[in-house]
Amino acid sequence: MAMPFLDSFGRAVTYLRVSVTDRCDMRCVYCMSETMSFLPKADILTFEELDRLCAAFIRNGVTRIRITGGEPLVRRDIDLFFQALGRWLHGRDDSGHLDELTLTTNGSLLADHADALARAGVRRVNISLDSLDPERFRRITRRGVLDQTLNGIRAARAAGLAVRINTVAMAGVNDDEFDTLLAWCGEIGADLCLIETMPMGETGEDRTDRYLPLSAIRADLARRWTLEPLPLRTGGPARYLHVRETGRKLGLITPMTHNFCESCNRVRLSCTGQLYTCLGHEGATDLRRPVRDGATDDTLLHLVRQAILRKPKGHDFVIGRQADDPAAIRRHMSVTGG
Ligand SMILES: Nc1nc2c(ncn2[C@@H]2O[C@H](COP(=O)(O)OP(=O)(O)OP(=O)(O)O)[C@@H](O)[C@H]2O)c(=O)[nH]1
Ligand SMILES: C[S@@+](CC[C@H](N)C(=O)[O-])C[C@H]1O[C@@H](n2cnc3c(N)ncnc32)[C@H](O)[C@@H]1O
Ligand code: SF4
Ligand code: SF4
Repeated sequence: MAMPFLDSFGRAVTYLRVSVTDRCDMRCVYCMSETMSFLPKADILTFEELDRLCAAFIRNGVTRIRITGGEPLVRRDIDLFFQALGRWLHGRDDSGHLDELTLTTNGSLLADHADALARAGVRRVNISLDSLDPERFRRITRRGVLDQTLNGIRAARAAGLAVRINTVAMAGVNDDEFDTLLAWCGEIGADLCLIETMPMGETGEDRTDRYLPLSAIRADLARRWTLEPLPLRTGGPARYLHVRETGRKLGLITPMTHNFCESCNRVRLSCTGQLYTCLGHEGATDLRRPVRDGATDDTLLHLVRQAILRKPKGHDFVIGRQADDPAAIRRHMSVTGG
């Protein structure tokens, strides 16, 4: 294997998040606007192009890939892409390997894909679900059908996939449901991860009023549940607690704090081939042009290494910053997949 990717702060980049589409069958209030316009197909990297870029990362020390979007499962032939990436899972190739291939999904189409994902080597999946109330679920996602996501979750469990439920915590929207969600996750054998809203892109909703610091939620939950801190680190932003009553994990993602930037191990590839080295910054390096112009692997690698050397130390998200503020992140979460 070639030299691993290192940034200028000495952080090794071993984790790649790949957004395979900007499209989605939902329009969650914190993520997209109701009238979101999507990219023309010609702008989107083909699976062959994505596969080539992923291979370059894997041959240089990336050992974990998370597929995301938009909604990754709305992209046609996505099962074949997982199958192709699955060849890198441990022990299957000497020039590099993946320890983990996984995805984040809204679950609506998961019932049709869970078996194929498991066959490709996926072992766990993060599924977004912000409410167990069908009406509320529809309001938050603006068009989602709760039963479809619940079917997807059941199918994932039946296919042997470990499930983590992602719930964005929103004041006045779902803050009365965390106990219910925690108990339900215990029943279905899933972990739960609560996420603070991040200010990214215009969604037509004011996130300032909805922002809920998780420190307060944790203190409240601790009155009814026995929460024990776990040393587990996935290299991701979640900090985990063991819930003694259910035997499952509760993750807390507090992106507005900087407490995981110093150990950040990740970069993001968008579906148009833009390499974002930090979720909280606009800067990106275009890899699509060189790929389409027939760049050699060495040229691509040089571009990636230069981009990673410019990886910022951390984000400067500020909740309440207006979208027209020059310092605001105008990119929607669906562009980089979170
Ligand atoms: N600020 C920040 N938020 C992130 C980062 N990575 C993921 N998130 C957020 O974490 C939430 C959950 O993302 P997931 O796609 O489930 O991935 P994850 O929590 O990184 O999962 P693991 O791979 O298990 O660590 C989403 O809201 C993401 O936007 C990051 O590097 N920085
Ligand atoms: C952008 S979605 C893409 C994958 C898939 N469509 C899904 O919803 O799981 C990835 C994760 O980002 C989270 N997310 C989206 N917008 C967010 C925001 N503004 N703040 C915090 N998390 C957000 C979603 O809840 C989801 O768990
Ligand atoms: S969070 Fe996921 S499901 Fe919701 S709109 Fe964004 S990409 Fe779609
Ligand atoms: S905000 Fe940037 S530096 Fe911090 S963890 Fe996320 S990607 Fe890494």
